[in-house]
Amino acid sequence: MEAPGAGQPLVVLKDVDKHFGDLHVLQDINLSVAKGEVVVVLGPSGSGKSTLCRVINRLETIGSGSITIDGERLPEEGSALAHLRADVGMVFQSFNLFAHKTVLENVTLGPIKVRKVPAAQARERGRELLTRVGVESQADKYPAQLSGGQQQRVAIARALAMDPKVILFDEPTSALDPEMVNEVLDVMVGLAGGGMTMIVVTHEMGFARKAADRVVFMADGRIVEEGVPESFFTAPQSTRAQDFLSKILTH
Ligand SMILES: Nc1ncnc2c1ncn2[C@@H]1O[C@H](COP(=O)(O)OP(=O)(O)OP(=O)(O)O)[C@@H](O)[C@H]1O
Repeated sequence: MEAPGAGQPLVVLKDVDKHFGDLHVLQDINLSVAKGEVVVVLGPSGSGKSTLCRVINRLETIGSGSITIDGERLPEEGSALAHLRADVGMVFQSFNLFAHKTVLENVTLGPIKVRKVPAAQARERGRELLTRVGVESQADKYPAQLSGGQQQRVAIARALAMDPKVILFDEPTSALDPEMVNEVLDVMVGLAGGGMTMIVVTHEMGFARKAADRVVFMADGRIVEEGVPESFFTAPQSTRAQDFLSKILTH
């Protein structure tokens, strides 16, 4: 299904640079993600993939360059930042649910506080989203009572509840037991098929092949190569990508 405005640039990074002390963690990043596009970011450990997600959500500042979301430049701080951040959902490796809130409260808190949605309406929508990700029966439990796969699906419902323009996923299945990985990936494949704009850092090559419109390969803080999954996986152009794929695709 094509979302309205599909194909228009939504997340645009121009000449983005960032250092952590002496470490040049992002170098000359130029990336434009279109509405409805699913971009999978691959690369060796330490190549800057998480940092890329974190600067898009302003969890980290950039040194130079610019980042725009739907044409709006990311503000430094204040209510404008809270507003813009609400448009950029984030799903973390470690779920990051509110431990002392129920599952339903986790999903309704943002819409009520940030989007000013009336509580009853937020709860109704929250239950719909929990149904969509298959955890509606857990609505009144606390996160610690759920499996990792269930918690991550709640985290996805929580992100969706804000009606974000884009969702960033930072290794969403890396902390899960193997048998729970697919239940989360299935939800993500469904979102991708439904037209959600997604930037996904993952080591799940099956997901990349199945759901990505484009693969972006990073090494040493740079985008070294990008392309459609079929060509990236079968005929990577750079030696860095060839090395990376030969290491991970041999088993
Ligand atoms: N807050 C920080 N302060 C200092 N260095 C950091 C910080 N966050 C990340 N780094 C360093 O920046 C580099 C890139 O880290 P990043 O987490 O973005 O890589 P990554 O590609 O996501 O790696 P992984 O696949 O292992 O998660 C690493 O060398 C990391 O140690």
